[in-house]
Amino acid sequence: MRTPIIAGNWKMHKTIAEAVRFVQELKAGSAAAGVEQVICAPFTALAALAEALKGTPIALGAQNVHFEEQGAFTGEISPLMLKEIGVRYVIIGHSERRQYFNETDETVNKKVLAALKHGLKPIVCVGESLEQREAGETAAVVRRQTEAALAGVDAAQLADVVIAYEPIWAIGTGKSSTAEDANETIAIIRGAIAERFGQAAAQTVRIQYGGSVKPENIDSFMAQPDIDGALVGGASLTAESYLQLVAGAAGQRQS
Ligand SMILES: O=C[C@H](O)COP(=O)(O)O
Repeated sequence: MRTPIIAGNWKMHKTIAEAVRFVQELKAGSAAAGVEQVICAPFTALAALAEALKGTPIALGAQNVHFEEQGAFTGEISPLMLKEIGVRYVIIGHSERRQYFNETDETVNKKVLAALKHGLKPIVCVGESLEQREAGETAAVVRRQTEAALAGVDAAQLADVVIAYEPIWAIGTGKSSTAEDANETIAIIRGAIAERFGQAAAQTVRIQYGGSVKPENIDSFMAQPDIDGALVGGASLTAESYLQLVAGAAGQRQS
């Protein structure tokens, strides 16, 4: 059975002080068992969070990484730098990075390979735009993005990869996909992984849904057979809501 994974993506939110306060509030709440938990914070808050999260079940994640170890890449952060801080996960290819920062299937793949090489677990984002969805291209888009992201990844490395299916039209809009639709697309992604790595390996890969997930709807997504957790933006920003998401994910899996 795949362990569900709830990852908060704070995007460009929270100063260091705010990030540390979040963890203090989190510690006052109770953490649910049986769910892997991650918080992907801005680069500036990572070092302080590495310290603050000690003794909690939450793993630290970043939101981007460069594919080179070092060099003349002004403004970029390398996998070695993230590892040194204690980062374990890194979001790669989020649609906001594809849309606003020229991230391509090719750079996503380079970043995935670099992350795995340095012991970071990539959370690889795939998902279609509204235009692509309305043109009936959802399956082709997510298959292409998945295959491209995983080019050159070997079977052993696949165990460290998490995929996040995020339909772009559902991000931050309050319009989530229906759980059934999300499950159907995630099954297509799993099928693409199976074609490349075999059915057994594909069944072990965790695939999250992301896009307007909240404490009120997490149950419906977690009840789907192919959905293994969520990548959550807005609703991960308060400790109360984050804890509710984790508890929701745990409740469904325990029932
Ligand atoms: O990475 C998270 C996703 O972009 C979803 O964001 P959201 O939960 O605010 O819709």
